[in-house]
Amino acid sequence: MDAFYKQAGVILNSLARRDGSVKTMTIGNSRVKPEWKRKMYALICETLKYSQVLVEIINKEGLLEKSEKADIYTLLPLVHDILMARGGLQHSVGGGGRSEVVKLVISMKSQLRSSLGEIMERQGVKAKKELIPLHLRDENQMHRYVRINLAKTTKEKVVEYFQNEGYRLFNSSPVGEPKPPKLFSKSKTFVLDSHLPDLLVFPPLTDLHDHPLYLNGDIILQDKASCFPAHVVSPAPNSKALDACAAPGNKTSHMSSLMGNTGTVYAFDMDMKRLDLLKTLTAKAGCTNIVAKCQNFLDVDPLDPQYKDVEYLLLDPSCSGSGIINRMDSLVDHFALCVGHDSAVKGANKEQRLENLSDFQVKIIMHAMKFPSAKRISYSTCSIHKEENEHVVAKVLGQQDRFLLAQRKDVLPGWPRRGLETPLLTKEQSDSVIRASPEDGMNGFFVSCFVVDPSASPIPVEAKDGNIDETTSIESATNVPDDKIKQIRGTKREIDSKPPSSNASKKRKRTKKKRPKQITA
Ligand SMILES: C[S@@+](CC[C@H](N)C(=O)[O-])C[C@H]1O[C@@H](n2cnc3c(N)ncnc32)[C@H](O)[C@@H]1O
Repeated sequence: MDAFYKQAGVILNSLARRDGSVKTMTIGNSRVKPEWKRKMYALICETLKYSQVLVEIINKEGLLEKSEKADIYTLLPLVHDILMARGGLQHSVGGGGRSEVVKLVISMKSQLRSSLGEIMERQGVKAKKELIPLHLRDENQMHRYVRINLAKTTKEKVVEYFQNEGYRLFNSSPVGEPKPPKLFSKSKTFVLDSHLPDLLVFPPLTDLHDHPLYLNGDIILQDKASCFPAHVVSPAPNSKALDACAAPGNKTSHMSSLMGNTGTVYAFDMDMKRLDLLKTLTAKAGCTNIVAKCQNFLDVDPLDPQYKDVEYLLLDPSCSGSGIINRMDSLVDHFALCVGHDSAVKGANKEQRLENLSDFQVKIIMHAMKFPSAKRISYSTCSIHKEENEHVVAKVLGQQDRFLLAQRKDVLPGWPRRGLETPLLTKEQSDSVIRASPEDGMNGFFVSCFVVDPSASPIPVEAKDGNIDETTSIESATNVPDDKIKQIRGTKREIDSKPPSSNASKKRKRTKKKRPKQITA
């Protein structure tokens, strides 16, 4: 028994130092005996959840002072089990006898219990699980979203399959509501998503990883927010689309699904391993219209004839990932704070990192805009920072004139959470981009959509052969050096540090033509 708890203490210590994840340190840890793994995983998770109150009890009872050999990490799992576990200490788990520490904790059982009772009384709670902070409770986990893979099946077939299995279909929430209805927290229930037609929503603890429809690729388990970009870019059947930073390919296969597996989706990623995963996952999803290439998107020549008809581009480049809610990470963060081991990234580092990411994100968008037939480009991140979202959009609007922001009515108009206000964008522009937040029951996310201005006058440029190409805009000619572009255009382009009064109004001055502020695709 002692060896089991000792090992739990070592794992907690490593977690506080952020040496790995809960799963890798328990289930995936070769030093944990196979027969202990599940128990170890459960003990660690539960200890993390209750860490605040356990630390308080250990301190109050002076356990650290009373035991010379034990540190906080060794004591925590023991105190957890003696107070919180239904069966108390796990005597049946083999491995060594009773050490001094175990004996001490057992001998102090009644004091520890009365300490717990006092805390519960002080906090006014009746059940122990109410001591777990709200955001770490099981029932507050995010909903499970199931995307129907239209490349292989239909919504009707999938709904019928679940109903035949005994799942009950509830009414969806009204369109203006970001969260599914409350009533549906019961197991074996689901609703049709009220914003995305190819999405089903299941209660938080539903696990469909072994479900036959998941195993055969008819459904994809994908967070709702991550399903927004493909809907926003909305590639037409039989068209040519491109996913610039595609792996592991959830959004690529989503575009393929919306195209009914017709046309072509070019999928780029510069990471070979991740691209291999994309190939495996999109093959499982039955997508036969995807051409996957291991290439830096910034090195792809937009004027290569094979991409001349690419109209839809989905850009989901690397970002800080600050919107991703990982419950296990939250548990560890909470635990590290409780044991006084906070290793948060310092402000200056963070700012520099965001600046680097934002520069890269702008480059990716500007490069996508060079594709001669591009007419609709979505840009998304799973970040909550303005620097990677609204500010990137503002910089791009300030650096070129060929693309405008699509209007709200063309960017999931029924989705209520829109962009954050910033002096760099007009109100209308902020309203035409979308955000998702953990408050909506999903990861933090941002999506914007650029559409080509149909009235942008074609600007003559030197094509590869040295002839003047009247049909290609200046931005599409990647072989034209930047200084040449400036010379031909006669304008100097800078990142706007001031709010663009309106992208379109700048353009009106140039073309002396009246046009709407934003363009409908
Ligand atoms: C946020 S992930 C994309 C997730 C993907 N869209 C999905 O939904 O499954 C960003 C990806 O961009 C790739 N990447 C980063 N820079 C790139 C570049 N310059 N060209 C191509 N891929 C790039 C990374 O390797 C990573 O796989």
